[in-house]
Amino acid sequence: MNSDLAWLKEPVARPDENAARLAAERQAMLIKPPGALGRLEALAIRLAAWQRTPKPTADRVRIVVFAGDHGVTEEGVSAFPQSVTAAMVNQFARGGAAISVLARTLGAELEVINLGTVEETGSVPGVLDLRLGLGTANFLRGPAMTERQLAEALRAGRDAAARASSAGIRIFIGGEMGIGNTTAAAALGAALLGETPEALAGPGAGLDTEGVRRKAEIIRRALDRHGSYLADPLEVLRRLGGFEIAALAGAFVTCAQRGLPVLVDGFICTAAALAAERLCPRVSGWFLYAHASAEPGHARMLAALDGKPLLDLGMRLGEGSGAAVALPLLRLVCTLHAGMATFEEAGIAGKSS
Ligand SMILES: Cc1cc2ncn([C@H]3O[C@H](COP(=O)(O)O)[C@@H](O)[C@H]3O)c2cc1C
Ligand SMILES: O=C(O)c1cccnc1
Repeated sequence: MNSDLAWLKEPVARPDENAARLAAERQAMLIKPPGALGRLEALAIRLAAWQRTPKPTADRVRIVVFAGDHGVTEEGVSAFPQSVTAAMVNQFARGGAAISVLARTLGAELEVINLGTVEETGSVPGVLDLRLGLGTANFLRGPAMTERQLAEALRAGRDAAARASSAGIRIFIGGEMGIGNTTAAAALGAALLGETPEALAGPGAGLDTEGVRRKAEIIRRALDRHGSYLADPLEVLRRLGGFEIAALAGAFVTCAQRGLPVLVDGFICTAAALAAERLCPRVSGWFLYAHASAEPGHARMLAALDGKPLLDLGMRLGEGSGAAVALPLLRLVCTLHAGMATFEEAGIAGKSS
């Protein structure tokens, strides 16, 4: 492995089992029938282990949206033109995008990083410009990224996660913007899972049935073209991924190495989570899956990660929006866990037997 990438092999943090035990003991003492809060109870215990405290919180949250364009859009794989990527980056900063509204409403920090749009966003205040090129290359013709671009995209993610961890952030949310990136994510998923392109390709931002069929065909040709190189997950990411997907994978690995829990968004973020797990086994022990995307291939990737989404709202937006929508649930998990009275405090008789 290239020495620039050695950090990918650093050890994954271990959750604090003692904090988990204390949180489980507290859950058993709260004034409710044991188990009556269902999955919320296990979530409180997991958050306790991750945050190394019997009373976890979900107050300080940072959403980092990575953006990049995709050369494969020239194959007609998206219902929208490539120029939408840069236009949306502007909107993230100006406050009009879904994720901007969600971040504002939730009091979450929003960081926007442009890793390579075809169109300029350099003058937009609030967007970190780290462009590695004018989008990736069309992966039907060659690798999407050079080795250097892959290393820099992974590192951009690593640095963003390290900044969040150093700033005392308690939960990390990754988001993405990149017209064509459901094609890249589906190709990644197919290559990493050994699934057919048809099982992973879906409408994305709005393809019709014929469009989905063509998208699967493009992915099939790409898998054939890159062939045996796809046995190596790093090569899968370099050949089929995107700048924003690689950055997400890098961020997720770093979060796990630093002990910062990740609330994973939909289809594209889950593809990045799967790539992260293949690059650095066991990082997924730090991931929670926010929602079941309407993109049909999502379920297969979740199954491979043994992930059970918190919500199922038919969302298919990306940007980190599904994770943001799930955040209030985690906040309620924490406030219930910390704020409810125990049987002893309330003077209520506990379970008889
Ligand atoms: C206006 C608009 C805003 C978006 N925000 C996220 N996406 C989402 O759609 C894109 C992926 O879909 P596909 O692979 O089909 O192009 C990504 O940018 C994703 O974040 C958007 C898409 C559009 C059109
Ligand atoms: O679930 C997602 O992340 C998604 C689905 C469709 C389009 N963009 C994003």
